[in-house]
Amino acid sequence: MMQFDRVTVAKEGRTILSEISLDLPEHRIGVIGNNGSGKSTFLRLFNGLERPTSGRVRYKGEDKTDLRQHVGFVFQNPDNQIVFPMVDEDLAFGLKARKLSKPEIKTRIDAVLTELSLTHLRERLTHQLSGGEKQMVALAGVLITRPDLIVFDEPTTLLDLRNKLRFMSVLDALPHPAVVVSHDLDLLAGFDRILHIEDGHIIADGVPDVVIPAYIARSTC
Ligand SMILES: Nc1ncnc2c1ncn2[C@@H]1O[C@H](COP(=O)(O)OP(=O)(O)OP(=O)(O)O)[C@@H](O)[C@H]1O
Repeated sequence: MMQFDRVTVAKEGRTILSEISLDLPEHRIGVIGNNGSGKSTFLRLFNGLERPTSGRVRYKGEDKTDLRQHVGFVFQNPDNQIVFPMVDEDLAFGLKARKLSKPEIKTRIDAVLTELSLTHLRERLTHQLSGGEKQMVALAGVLITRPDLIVFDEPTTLLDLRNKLRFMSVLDALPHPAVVVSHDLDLLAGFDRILHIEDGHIIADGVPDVVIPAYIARSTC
């Protein structure tokens, strides 16, 4: 679905990602690597939050200027994503921007809250939600826009074990292709493909059973 063709990102004279070339058709792709290796920068390229300094990011074979319409981004901290005081207002926001009618917005809110078993949160104040509830509302806010692909930046970092397990089962059931940056290797164990980034280069690319043990060995030696 997404292709990277010799993508380089440089900032302030420093190369952050270097000549990345990838074809990414898999359903579940994990991205691992040390702090500062370039994972979040890589992820932001998927929905146009970041632009290549050189090279091309193509979606379904095309250069798109509206990647945000196709790719949903779930941030590590849901407080960066939830902006309105009430849950239903927050969910409506992205749809109003897309000029959907009021009845269509209501139908979509009902559907996404039901899908994620969150109907009890509909009229709650967002700032009063727990971290786990906020993360699920942030995911609802992305799903409601009906993206083709969803990217997640360290989605379980702020979750306790119960909420992490819940998030994992929700992710498992999502029909969307997903790319997940995470330091939580358990989360990525059942994925189709893992990319290991180091110093802005993909240094390993393969199935979890091969790439994750090699990453652990490299980190512990
Ligand atoms: N705007 C910027 N200007 C200069 N350097 C930047 C900028 N944004 C990111 N960097 C640097 O690029 C490198 C990669 O950052 P990035 O956030 O992509 O890493 P990461 O692998 O996601 O790290 P972490 O696991 O700690 O979240 C870091 O060294 C960071 O300091």
